[in-house]
Amino acid sequence: MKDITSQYQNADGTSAPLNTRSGFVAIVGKPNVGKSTLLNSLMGVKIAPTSPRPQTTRKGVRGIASTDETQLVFVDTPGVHRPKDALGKYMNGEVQNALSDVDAVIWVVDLRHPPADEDSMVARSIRDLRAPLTVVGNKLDVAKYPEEALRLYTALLEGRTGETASVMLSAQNDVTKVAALRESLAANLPENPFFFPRGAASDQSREQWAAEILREEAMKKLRDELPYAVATRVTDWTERPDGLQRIEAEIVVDRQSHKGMVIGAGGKQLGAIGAAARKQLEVFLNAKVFLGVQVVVIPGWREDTEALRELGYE
Ligand SMILES: Nc1nc2c(ncn2[C@@H]2O[C@H](COP(=O)(O)OP(=O)(O)OP(=O)(O)O)[C@@H](O)[C@H]2O)c(=O)[nH]1
Repeated sequence: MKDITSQYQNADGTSAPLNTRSGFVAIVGKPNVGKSTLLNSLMGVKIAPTSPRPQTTRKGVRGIASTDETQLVFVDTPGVHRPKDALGKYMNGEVQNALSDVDAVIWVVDLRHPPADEDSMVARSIRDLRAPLTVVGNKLDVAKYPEEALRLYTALLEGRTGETASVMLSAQNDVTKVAALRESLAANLPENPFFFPRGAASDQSREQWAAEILREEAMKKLRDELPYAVATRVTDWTERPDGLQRIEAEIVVDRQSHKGMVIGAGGKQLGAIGAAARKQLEVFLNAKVFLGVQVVVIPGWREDTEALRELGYE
């Protein structure tokens, strides 16, 4: 995930002030310990349904928390949010793969109970990761012996060499402690340009999100040629059984003459825009992507309320 930083400026097209920190954070833990609740609290708003709606990004990003200088990108870990097959996934190492790429890991445990087998499995899957790990002892508000419980959980990490911290809190109620956790995570992120525009949320559909990535790439490449911003939309998204994501998208211009500029001589410009967008999508979706991009002319789309609505500008 990290290698794209060398190729990109900030996602909003501005160049990166060198003091920004940005990175990917995974929240793991057995079912029902409060992962979604913690994510919602970390975000400060309710954004993560316990089971994501089908149109939201299934793999990839669950939430983004940005300040002026930092951007925490909370990512999904296959298996971790699906109670039923979670155990199998931990066992076969898929989780491990997904986690090998992140900049920080949060392990949520339930302080009301001592560790169970599932907790030991989670512990095994994260013990050897190099990324800094924070053990969050959750449900402090209703735990009888929180310190003892936390000690038993951290003991499962014995032998771990990576940086490890722990905190006890109530993801539901401890606004201050959750804020402190967010700040400490952000402060420890690597120095990176932002991966997403500052205002990006995570409750947009995956289609809107992908269209936005395409639009940013188009704007970067067309900045000197086109006198105005283009619009983009995803018209079709199919996931093939082999995992390939087939995405059809459009770049919308309002004059025939602009269409040529976007396409470029021999289709070169459009090819470069598509390739750059595809690369980003592949990194974030962690899957092979086919991205087909058409340029369409909608005369006067910027004045046309109907067209604007259709393009997602309301
Ligand atoms: N008392 C108390 N309950 C909490 C706290 N945090 C979460 N819960 C409750 O614990 C239950 C599980 O919370 P979730 O956030 O859905 O847990 P999860 O780990 O995301 O669950 P899965 O999606 O099944 O993996 C819910 O009923 C929450 O309301 C807390 O700090 N205190």
